[in-house]
Amino acid sequence: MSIVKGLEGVVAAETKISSIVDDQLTYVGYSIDDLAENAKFEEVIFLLWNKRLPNKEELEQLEQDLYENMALPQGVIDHFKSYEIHKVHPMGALRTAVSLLGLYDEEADDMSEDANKRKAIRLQARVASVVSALSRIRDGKEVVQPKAGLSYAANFLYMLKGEEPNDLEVEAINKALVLHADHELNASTFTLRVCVATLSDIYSGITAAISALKGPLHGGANEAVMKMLLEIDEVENALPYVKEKMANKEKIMGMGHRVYKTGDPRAKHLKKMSKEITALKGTEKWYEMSVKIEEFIKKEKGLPANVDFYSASVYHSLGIKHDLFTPIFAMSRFSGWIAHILEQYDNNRLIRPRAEYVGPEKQVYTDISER
Ligand SMILES: CC(=O)SCCNC(=O)CCNC(=O)[C@H](O)C(C)(C)COP(=O)(O)OP(=O)(O)OC[C@H]1O[C@@H](n2cnc3c(N)ncnc32)[C@H](O)[C@@H]1OP(=O)(O)O
Ligand SMILES: O=C([O-])CC(=O)C(=O)O
Repeated sequence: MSIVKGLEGVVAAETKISSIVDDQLTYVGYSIDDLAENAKFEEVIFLLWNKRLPNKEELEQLEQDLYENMALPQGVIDHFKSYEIHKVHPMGALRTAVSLLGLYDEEADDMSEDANKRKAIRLQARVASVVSALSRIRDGKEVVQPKAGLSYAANFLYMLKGEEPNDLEVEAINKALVLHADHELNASTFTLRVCVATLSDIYSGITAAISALKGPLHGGANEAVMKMLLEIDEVENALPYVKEKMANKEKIMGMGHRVYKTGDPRAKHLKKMSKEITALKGTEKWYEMSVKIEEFIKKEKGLPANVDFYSASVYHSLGIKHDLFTPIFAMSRFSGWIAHILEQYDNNRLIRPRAEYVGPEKQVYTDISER
């Protein structure tokens, strides 16, 4: 048996959802650049789930369905109030909340296509409410109900902050949601496919995926980037800081990627947004620091900035708490995860690779009194 460590380069599934070729990302054949500039996140959800863009009526119907399904079961709100939520990481709270939502869903184990489509809407709608509710509850604030007529991005910010966001704030979150929606067979999507290929349910799959996204080598990197920027604090400290990290063989968060070698096509959109929003909010130093780090690491190690790098300064400048950065990534990625679950069910085979045993052999059992 030959082992490919980290499964690098191994092709383990066929997909019609997204593709990375020559460092270009497409969703169902549409360039991420086109979508980031023009699309509403709701259009991307429809695209990933139906493999075509919606017409006006279909989009309005999806928006209405999402809005109508945003309210959380009271049991989930009560659950958030039942433990010291301010002491746990929101990704842990989100992971448990999704599992709990499954217990409130009478169709959780109904594997029919129609039931799965209804659950898809419920999950996508409710993740925005879960992230905003857990944030408000830990801050001792009332949970805010969604508002009719607001887009998904605007409603998330409205439920999070309790006031309607301005156009630039909505544009920033909408763009981030579009850019994070899907990414071929990344670690969390692979985890989810392994899970649902046993014919386990959609809630189990998403719970598994959240668990994988949480780690700092994957979705958790956006929060780690902000932690690094805060440690650096001033633009002139950026290069001495990263030089020291590299001398200690430590990784620079938000840099590098398993698949992209020349650049992550999503990063430039977030970089542009970071420049714009930090200028507007008077937080330019986070953008300037990020540019210095990006240029240095590219020159020294040839590593590109990934999607998590500039999202940090964007979210920070929107006044979002740093431990909500990865839950926001998850909120967007729900759309891609759900598409992958439905695709896996459509053409399923159990995923079960092999491992090469390298431990001791021919051991002889001895009685416990002799050990
Ligand atoms: C949404 C996402 O999940 S995007 C990725 C988010 N993760 C991060 O930003 C964390 C930082 N980046 C990394 O840890 C890596 O680049 C990963 C996990 C993204 C990809 O990892 P892999 O493809 O397994 O690359 P691996 O970790 O083996 O690194 C290969 C080489 O590049 C170096 N390298 C990779 N990333 C970095 C980095 N961020 N900083 C410094 N060096 C790095 C490694 O030290 C290694 O160098 P060596 O060959 O001299 O030992
Ligand atoms: O594809 C990957 O390995 C990680 C990534 O960028 C993502 O999930 O968006």
